[in-house]
Amino acid sequence: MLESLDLPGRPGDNRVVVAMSGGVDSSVAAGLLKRAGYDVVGITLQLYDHGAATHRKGACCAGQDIHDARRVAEHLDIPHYVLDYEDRFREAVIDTFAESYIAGETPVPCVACNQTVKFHDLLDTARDLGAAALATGHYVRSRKTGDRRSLYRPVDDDRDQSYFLFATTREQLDFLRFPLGDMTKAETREIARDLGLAISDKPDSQDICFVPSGKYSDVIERLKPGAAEPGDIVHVDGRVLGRHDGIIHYTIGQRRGIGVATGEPLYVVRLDADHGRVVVGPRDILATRRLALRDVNWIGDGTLVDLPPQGVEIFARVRSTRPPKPAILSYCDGTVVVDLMDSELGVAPGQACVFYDAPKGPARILGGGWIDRVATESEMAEAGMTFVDTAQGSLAQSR
Ligand SMILES: Nc1ncnc2c1ncn2[C@@H]1O[C@H](COP(=O)(O)OP(=O)(O)OP(=O)(O)O)[C@@H](O)[C@H]1O
Repeated sequence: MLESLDLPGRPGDNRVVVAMSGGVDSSVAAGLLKRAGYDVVGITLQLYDHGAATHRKGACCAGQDIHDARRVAEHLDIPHYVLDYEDRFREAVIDTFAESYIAGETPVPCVACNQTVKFHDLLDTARDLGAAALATGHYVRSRKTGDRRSLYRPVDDDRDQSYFLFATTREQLDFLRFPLGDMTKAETREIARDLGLAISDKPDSQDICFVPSGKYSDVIERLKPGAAEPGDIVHVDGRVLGRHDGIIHYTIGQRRGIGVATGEPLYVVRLDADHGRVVVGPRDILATRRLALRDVNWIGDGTLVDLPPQGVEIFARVRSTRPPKPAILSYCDGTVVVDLMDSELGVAPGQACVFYDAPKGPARILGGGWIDRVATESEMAEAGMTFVDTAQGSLAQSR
């Protein structure tokens, strides 16, 4: 069941640190590796305290997870350490999330957490402990191609976490292992029962761990009091339709709860943080065709600079819940642009755009970047198909 970790020597010669959240997935990852004979060490990061994050007294779910991880480690008879990463997590993940929301973006904090906390700090700790690899319970696969490892979507499409791992570097990939990539969640739970783990029926974790209620704006208001400033709700045609109590209460593509009544169905099409405005319009205004990305990570063959000037065909995923869709990726004068073959509705700056080499199945992840600016079909038509509003506006004109 467990894919070879592809480490030199016998399993017992290799120490593998497992990032243990206290959930089913990472507990099973630890159990499988222990059963295969590896020298397994479990580490749980204390990332946040629900009491502190939400100002609710005595609601420390993180404490329960740590307790669960400890019990699993005891049951598996492996050493287990709990490391306090609260300050690091607050600064690198929660604060950045709040600031991004206040700037009118729709951030993806799980990517930042993987990059800064799990695959950076924890990975360094694993190396310090003499480990040959760091394993997690993410549903994603990595395979060796040549002398490097590449990242692929997992067997279980419903659990695919590749979108959140696009920023993983080649060096990190070489050290990481994902023992669950070849399994379905149902199989994982079955193994958990087989291993006798007390958490085998524990419910799946929340969407974003530090937003237990799912209400992002509540967390942001508590972290950054006064961040929610009232402003105008403006139609794309310029009409002021009403007032809102802070752009953090809105997301691009939102239809319900906008708070203005007109004859036509209206959607949030832009969050203008500079002027404190929520811009609304009809659904077709949301159709996005071109994206400019920042902080792009490329883990396909070659380098970004080597891409042909006319670009390459990829499959782009513009939101974690959307499937990869055909697109052209091009690189010119330091700017990475993705042209979607078919428009996508409601693409939001701050989300990730992740590149795949196939639309489904065990596709390889070629990299991805953060969506910096978007151009809708109507904006492109108005601008004569040029992407005029980017930092490098000349890019589109020169294509
Ligand atoms: N607090 C933590 N300490 C150590 N590792 C963690 C922690 N939280 C998450 N991880 C690691 O990151 C992986 C993905 O985290 P995510 O929050 O997506 O959990 P998940 O898919 O629900 O997995 P699990 O069932 O293990 O909680 C986990 O499987 C685990 O290896």
